[in-house]
Amino acid sequence: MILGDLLPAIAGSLIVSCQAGPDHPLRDAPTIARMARAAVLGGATAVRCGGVGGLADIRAVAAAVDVPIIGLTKRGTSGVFITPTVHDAVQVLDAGAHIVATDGTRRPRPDGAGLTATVDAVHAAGGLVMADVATLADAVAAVGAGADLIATTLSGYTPDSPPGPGPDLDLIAALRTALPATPIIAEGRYHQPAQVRAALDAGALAVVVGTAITDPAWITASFAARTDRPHHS
Ligand SMILES: CC(=O)N[C@H](C=O)[C@@H](O)[C@H](O)[C@H](O)COP(=O)(O)O
Repeated sequence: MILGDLLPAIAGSLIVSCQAGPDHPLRDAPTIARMARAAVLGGATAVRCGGVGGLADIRAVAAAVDVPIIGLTKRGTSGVFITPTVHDAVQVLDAGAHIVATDGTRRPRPDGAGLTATVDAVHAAGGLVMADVATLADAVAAVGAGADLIATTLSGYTPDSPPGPGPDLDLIAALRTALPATPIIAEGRYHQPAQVRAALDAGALAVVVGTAITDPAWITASFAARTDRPHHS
C-alpha cells in the first residue's frame, strides 16, 4: 500500500483496535475477526490487530474485512514489545497487514537493529510503518528513521511519558506543531467519543480506539462502577 492511497482513506476518521489479551474470554482469532467486521459496520475505516493474538489474528482479520489493516505482534509486556524486530515486522506484512505498527521509541530493540532497519524492510516489502511513540522526541527520531505515520500509542507506558487516565491530547498538539508534514494518529486511552473529536481538532489525522469499543469486560465495569456494586479486580 502507498501512503497516497492510505491517507485519504483514513483522514478524519475512526480506526478500531481489535485485540484481546491472553486470558480474555474473546481470545481467539475467529472472534477477533467478527469483532473487526462489526467495527467496520460501525464506521471504522481501518482495523488495528495482532498483539498477543499474533499472526493468526492478522490473517483472520485480513480475510474478514476489506479495509486497511494495521498489524502488530507483541513480545512480552515491558521494554520494546510491539513488533520489536525486523523479522517480526516482515511476518506481520506477510500475514496480510498493509501497515506495520512497531515500537517507535528510542529504546534499544531486542534484535539490536535500529528502527531504520525495520522501516527499510517494510518498505522493501511494499508496506507502510506506523511508529508507536511515547514522546515528541521519539516522534522526531522516528520520522528521521523513515516512519510513515506517528501514533501516540505508548504515551503513558514508558518511564519518560506521563501516565494518566485519559488520552494524551497535549502530545497530539505538540506533534502537529513540530511535525507539520507527518500524519499523526491518536491512540491510547480514548474512552469517550468527545475525546476522539478533540484529538481530530488538535491535529490528529485519525484516532484509534481499542478497549472502549472491543472489550465488553471493560465496558461492563465502567457501567458497574456507577452502581452500588462496582467491580473490584
Ligand atoms: C500500550 C499498548 O500495549 N497498546 C496496545 C497496542 O496495540 C493495545 O493494548 C491498546 O489496546 C491499543 O493501543 C489501543 O488503545 P486503547 O485500548 O487504550 O484504546
